[in-house]
Amino acid sequence: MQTRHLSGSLISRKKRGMPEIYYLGPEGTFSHILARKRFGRRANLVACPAIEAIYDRVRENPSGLGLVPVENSSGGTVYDSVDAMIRNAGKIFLREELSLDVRIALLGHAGQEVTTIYSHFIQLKHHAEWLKQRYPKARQRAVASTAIAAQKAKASPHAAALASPGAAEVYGLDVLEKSHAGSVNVTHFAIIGASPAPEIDEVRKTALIAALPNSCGSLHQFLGPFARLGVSLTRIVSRPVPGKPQTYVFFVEIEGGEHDPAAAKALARARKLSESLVSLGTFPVRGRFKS
Ligand SMILES: O=C(O)C(=O)C[C@]1(C(=O)O)C=C[C@@H](O)C=C1
Repeated sequence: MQTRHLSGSLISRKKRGMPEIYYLGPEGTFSHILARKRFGRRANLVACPAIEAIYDRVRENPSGLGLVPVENSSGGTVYDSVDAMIRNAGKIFLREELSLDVRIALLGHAGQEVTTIYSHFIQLKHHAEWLKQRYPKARQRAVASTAIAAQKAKASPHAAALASPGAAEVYGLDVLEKSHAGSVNVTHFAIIGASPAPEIDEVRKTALIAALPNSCGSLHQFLGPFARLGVSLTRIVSRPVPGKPQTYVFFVEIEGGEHDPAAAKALARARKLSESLVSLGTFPVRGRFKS
């Protein structure tokens, strides 16, 4: 007992000097799996209860980094993340893009009928057709993460969770079956920090938050300089401005660095057409990991 306590405190003392890496917890989420793969098992990983909390922690602790999901190949945009980027524009920067092949299983209680299936909404969406075929009568419930889904499934004998197969061991569940939902299931994540990524000589993107005037053709005009200067857009997400009906702000990603000659020219012209244009920085596009 004493040894375990001692080594435990030694580990935490050692970790105290390491930057904190915030991720969507609890243990066993895909965010947790990716954080361990990217930063190593010994990294100082800190679970957060919601995506918003990851942004808060990074703002409060500028030496820390956050890992946030941005988009899933079938579930689409993770709006909690994009909205937090918009709210924190100028204070939070994107430092890296990563992606994860998401491997899912249905976890539950072997031999029991499944009447409720929990998961993160992204995975319920990805598995919509499969669930309709395999569990047409089960109720579907969206929760904050796939690991919370596993906890919910643990609490009820007729509940199950779409989660990582590894979460079965963490939460004491059985793997009822592996998902055969078919199509590719990839989630793109961003590493965020309180300062921009250092200059790098790699494949890069730049992220922007653009508020445009509420007038005819403003988006069309904003996109013009990028098209004319050959700067490719890789993502554009439109979000309503809270409290201002039918007014939108855009999360935009372009290929290349913001100081590359063509991008810099396009940005200068697009800025003149915007109410505000804030850069979330230039960041490298890093490898695809397997869960
Ligand atoms: O719930 C999890 O396991 C997460 O890490 C979050 C999240 C997401 O928000 O997109 C990440 C990857 C999976 O696609 C499902 C959910």
